[in-house]
Amino acid sequence: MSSTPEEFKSGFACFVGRPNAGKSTLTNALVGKKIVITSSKPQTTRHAVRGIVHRPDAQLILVDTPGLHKPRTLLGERLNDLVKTTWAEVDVIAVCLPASDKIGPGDRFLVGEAAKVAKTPKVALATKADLVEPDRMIEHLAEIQALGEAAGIEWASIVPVSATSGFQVELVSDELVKLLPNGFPLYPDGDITDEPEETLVAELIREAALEGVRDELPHSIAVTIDEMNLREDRPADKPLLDIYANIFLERESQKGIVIGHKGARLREVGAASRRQIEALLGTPVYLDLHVKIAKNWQTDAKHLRKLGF
Ligand SMILES: Nc1nc2c(ncn2[C@@H]2O[C@H](COP(=O)(O)OP(=O)(O)OP(=O)(O)O)[C@@H](O)[C@H]2O)c(=O)[nH]1
Repeated sequence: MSSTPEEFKSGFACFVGRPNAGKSTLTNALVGKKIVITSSKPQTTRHAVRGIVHRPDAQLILVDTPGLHKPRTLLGERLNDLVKTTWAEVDVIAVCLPASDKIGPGDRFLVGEAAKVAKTPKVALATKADLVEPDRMIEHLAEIQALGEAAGIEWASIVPVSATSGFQVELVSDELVKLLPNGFPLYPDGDITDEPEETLVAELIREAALEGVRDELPHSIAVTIDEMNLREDRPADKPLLDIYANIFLERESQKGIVIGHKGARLREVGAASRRQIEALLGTPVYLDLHVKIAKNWQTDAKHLRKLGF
């Protein structure tokens, strides 16, 4: 039986935070499945992926945005625009401030920008709580309170959370849901994201390709999917999904890093991403990966369009 809007809440929340604050990991923890790539290299989230949390009393739609930062490229400018558009559209903004790091100028800038979206309620999340002792957490919570006051924000709540240990993940869900309007569910039961499967698959490949590469490479990697089809000559109980994908780099000189000696690294990337894709989609996968060059794609409007930005 579907609930009436009086007893059901539904709406959008977005995580705001400087790069590496733990936004993607928390989105995955709340949704209960890996739908957003995470990486120890900052600035890896490029899409406003929505994760959908289904609860008996609410549907919480999470929008994961890239970290706001000083733009250096056309891609950087587009990412910042995307962030601000998202903030203006959601019902609640959750600012992620990792307890493991001191609050810095980056956080102050970001909270100042969030304060400009005056009408939207804001929650502060002290992320990565597992990395600090209680004394440090108490200090961090006081700093968050002061940070809000300085920016003219009254936090609806301040919640310590660890996405990796699960500590207070439910409480974060409760606090966000409290701030949603009453309404019918916006997505069918069971849907966990409205990103097309192809985008999720491309992101998983990009994540695998990012593992262990040199610092300058992450921003240079883009992944596109040429084809994604169930193989036709297979019996229904033994499906196989064929995926043909491209890893785009900016320069010829980067190819060796991604491909490795005699293709060893590329094979690792293929095996790792195939496992992740199979876990996500629940179907055995044949993955064909090609490495290509799109010269200086981050600063070239035509390439950006072609790569989906
Ligand atoms: N110990 C610990 N590590 C965490 C936690 N949450 C995230 N991390 C790690 O912190 C790093 C960054 O996490 P992400 O979730 O990718 O951060 P993000 O804010 O989405 O980063 P961008 O995409 O750069 O904006 C990863 O290595 C995570 O594994 C946590 O609760 N505890």
